[in-house]
Amino acid sequence: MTQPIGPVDSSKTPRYAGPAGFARLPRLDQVEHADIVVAGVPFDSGVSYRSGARFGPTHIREASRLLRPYNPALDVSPFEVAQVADAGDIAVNPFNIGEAIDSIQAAALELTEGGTRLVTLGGDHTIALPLLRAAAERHGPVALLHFDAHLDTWDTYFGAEYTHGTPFRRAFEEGIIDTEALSHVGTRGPLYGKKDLEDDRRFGFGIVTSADVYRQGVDEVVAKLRDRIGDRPLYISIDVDVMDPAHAPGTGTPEAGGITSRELLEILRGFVGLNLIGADVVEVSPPYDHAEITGVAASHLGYDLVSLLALRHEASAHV
Ligand SMILES: N=C(N)NCCCC(=O)O
Ligand SMILES: [Zn+2]
Ligand SMILES: [Zn+2]
Repeated sequence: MTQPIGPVDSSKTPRYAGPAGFARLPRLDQVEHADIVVAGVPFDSGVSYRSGARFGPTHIREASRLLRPYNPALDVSPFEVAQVADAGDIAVNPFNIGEAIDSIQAAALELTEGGTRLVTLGGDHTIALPLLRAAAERHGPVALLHFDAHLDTWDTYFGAEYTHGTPFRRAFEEGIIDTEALSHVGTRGPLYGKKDLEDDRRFGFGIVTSADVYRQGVDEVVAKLRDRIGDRPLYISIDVDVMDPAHAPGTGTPEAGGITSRELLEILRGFVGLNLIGADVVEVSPPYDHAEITGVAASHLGYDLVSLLALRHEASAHV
């Protein structure tokens, strides 16, 4: 096998020079085959409050210039053990949500042909629905780990079914998620009523609240989640508003009392060995960011997700 093409060497070309692919990785059209791709979905027509997440992918890529090739927390050089590439943006219709959802699903299917794993940078949370549809087409109903301040299992907004507050209810109705293994992590903040939680439970979701992470700690939370997921194909969806606004100010529907970026990264790192098949990082809204705080956090989340997928790829290549 030929050596993977790695990122631009930041000791030769300053990291602030040249175009920003995710982690300065090659573009998909520069490699023969990719084991893992990172793609952006600049779409925010599904938001209920502040907009701007359409600028998320570009912002996360910019903030990712400082990433380095070795991940000590997971003891892996992800870009050496797997060919990772930036597939660019899936450019979708901002004026027709239905069409946008169909385009995202089609693009995700195309990108994951031949077993390639996809990490998507949003974009608002609406995009999780077509990404889950594509994942289910490949793997059947998937286990879902959903990091978010919000449940995102509401029914409609202004009568609209496809919004950033409703993707996981639609996913439940469509039978594309495995109701034995659904968890929200980091949930907090006011709801519309108790019924929100009753509906959510009926769909099969378990909840690890932001307060649970604080009271029980990362290790206990990881153990519980691992137990629930087992070896099912797993999709991870991370809404950056799962972090406290102090750690992720650049987002559209912020809620006080969130987890830290350290807790979030440490929980993710606890998932080594699980059958992760795809992931997204959504709801980064650069106009509300400060000093790239949210962009940096999101770029590290993307990096650790790619690292988990790379470890998985390495393990499967040696069986
Ligand atoms: N998915 C995110 N970020 N937010 C959903 C909030 C829905 C609401 O406005 O109640
Ligand atoms: Zn949210
Ligand atoms: Zn969300």
